[in-house]
Amino acid sequence: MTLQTAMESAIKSGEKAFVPYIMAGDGGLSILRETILRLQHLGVTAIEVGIPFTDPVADGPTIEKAGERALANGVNLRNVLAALKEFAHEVKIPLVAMTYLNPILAYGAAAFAQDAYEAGIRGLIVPDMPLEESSIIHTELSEKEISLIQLVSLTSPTERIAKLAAASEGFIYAVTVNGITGARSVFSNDLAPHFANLKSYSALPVLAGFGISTPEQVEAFGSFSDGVIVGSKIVDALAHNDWETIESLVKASKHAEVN
Ligand SMILES: O=P(O)(O)OC[C@@H](O)[C@@H](O)c1c[nH]c2ccccc12
Repeated sequence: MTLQTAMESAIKSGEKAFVPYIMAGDGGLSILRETILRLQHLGVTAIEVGIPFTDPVADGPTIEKAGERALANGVNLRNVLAALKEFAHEVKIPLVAMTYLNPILAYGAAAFAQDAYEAGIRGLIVPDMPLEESSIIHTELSEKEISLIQLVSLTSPTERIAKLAAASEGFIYAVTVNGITGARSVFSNDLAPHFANLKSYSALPVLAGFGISTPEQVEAFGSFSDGVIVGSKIVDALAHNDWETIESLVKASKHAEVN
């Protein structure tokens, strides 16, 4: 099943998509299986798996620190993919890898696509790779049906939005704030028209991400998007073994008003 199909069937069943982001190797790679299976059991649509990186330019303090802890545990792209592969047969939902470009190029695009596929990766986010450069890895990804997801920012001019929306695969990642990842309490109040505009450029699901950290925000964003991605709040809750918080966020996506 492709990422787009999985997202669409989750949304069609009358719910909004909910995609938690986790930092692979925060707490050690040995807990990765349990974390992923437990999130799957809660009913999440997909899981964004972050690969720790030494220079995470898009990341705010919560994710940056989780990355540092994972790096201190000796975690890298290769051992994350190897760890995922061991229990891939138990994972029924798509995984989306979030990694910067350098580790992929060092791995080799074809070898990466092969190993990522075997690890259950069906989508990829590469925040430091502009659309214009995606040909360096796109063919290899397509051969394995790994969707390359594009991020659309609030400040993208109309022409750029149209281009990114047309090129995106799996879903469109609509970044809801200007700046880096991390929980926020205030959002711009003209996000609804921005999302409506995005939907007009593509038939793909549009997911909102960046800054979302409460059940109320999950519901609010669900009212004008196809679902949400929650990173920093999940990373923080996992670090404190606070599954109650995680459950309340997932539940909110099931209440979100369906448009
Ligand atoms: O942490 P937040 O504010 O909830 O935002 C999601 C985000 O963490 C996750 O999708 C992500 C983590 N690192 C990234 C880098 C680029 C784009 C997206 C991401």
